[in-house]
Amino acid sequence: MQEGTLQTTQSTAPTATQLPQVHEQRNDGMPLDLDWVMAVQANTSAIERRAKTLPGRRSVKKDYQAAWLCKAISLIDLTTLSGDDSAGRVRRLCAKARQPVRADILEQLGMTGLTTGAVCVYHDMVETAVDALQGTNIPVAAVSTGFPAGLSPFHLRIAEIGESVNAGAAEIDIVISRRHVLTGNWQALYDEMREMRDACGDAHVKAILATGELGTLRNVARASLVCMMAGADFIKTSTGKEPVNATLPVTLTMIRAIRDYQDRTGIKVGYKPAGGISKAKDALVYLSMIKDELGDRWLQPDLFRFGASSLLGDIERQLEHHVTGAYSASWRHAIG
Ligand SMILES: O=C[C@H](O)COP(=O)(O)O
Repeated sequence: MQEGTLQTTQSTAPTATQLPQVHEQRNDGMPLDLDWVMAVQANTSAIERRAKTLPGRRSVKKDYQAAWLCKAISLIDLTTLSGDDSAGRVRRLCAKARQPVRADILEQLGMTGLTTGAVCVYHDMVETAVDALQGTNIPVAAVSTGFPAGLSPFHLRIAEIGESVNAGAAEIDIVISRRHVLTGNWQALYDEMREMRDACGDAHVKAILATGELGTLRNVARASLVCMMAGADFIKTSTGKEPVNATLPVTLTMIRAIRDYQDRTGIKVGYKPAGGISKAKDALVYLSMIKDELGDRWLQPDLFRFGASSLLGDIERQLEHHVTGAYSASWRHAIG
């Protein structure tokens, strides 16, 4: 293997049962430290320059690529968030989460027990998804708090979290009030996040920053930090509904905030890029960036997820090509 490639510890794809089952201490947060927040800067041109070099820096081939693509699958929050979602579509999505790749392809890869990291749906679909995933360890994530704009009355946003937890959601993806970031009202953002985290109870909370609506990378960095101080288990880029969703510069900014938070507190917070990640090759760039900036520990589902509705289809297509040498039409890899 050439130097500078993504490496696995094995020459073939690791099986899901070989993945370490580790559980990090949960992020309980800390008091809002405004001095720290205001000291945070983001050098936009340096971040953008570095982000531009990332796609060409590393490449993985053959078995290594297949192993990394299987890893990517295990990190997907397989998502449907459409106005026309139905119980049937959600059941099909859950069947795909249980068996993300055709059995004969997995057999040829020597891979067993592979599932997606979670299934992510609107509140109304939580019970259907929980039912369809019975007998697995695949958690159901619910988008919440007036997703995607987050502008419904605050007490209703908090109540929505409780409803989804009661319906069986183990993970709650909340949306923050962008205006608190845009007006620099860090105390309001902290208080809102804290209350939402408390409403989640034992369910883990992902804070969606909607970075495409935050104006600057400095705002992204500060909002990331404030949400972590308020107890976010994950910080997530986007709802998938903003005009600009997950990007590499935003990812660099957010994962460096995660690294700083760990340096200062010893606590690891997860990262979820979401929206517009639909190609296997893009997923590999994200994984390589996480490996470089945060290290291998973050390449586990308790600390990293892709929020994606169609990425799995392209990965399955690449894996089929790896095994058979032929590309199939993308319509053969429908998700929901
Ligand atoms: O959180 C997940 C996103 O809504 C999915 O976005 P996508 O449909 O662009 O993959």
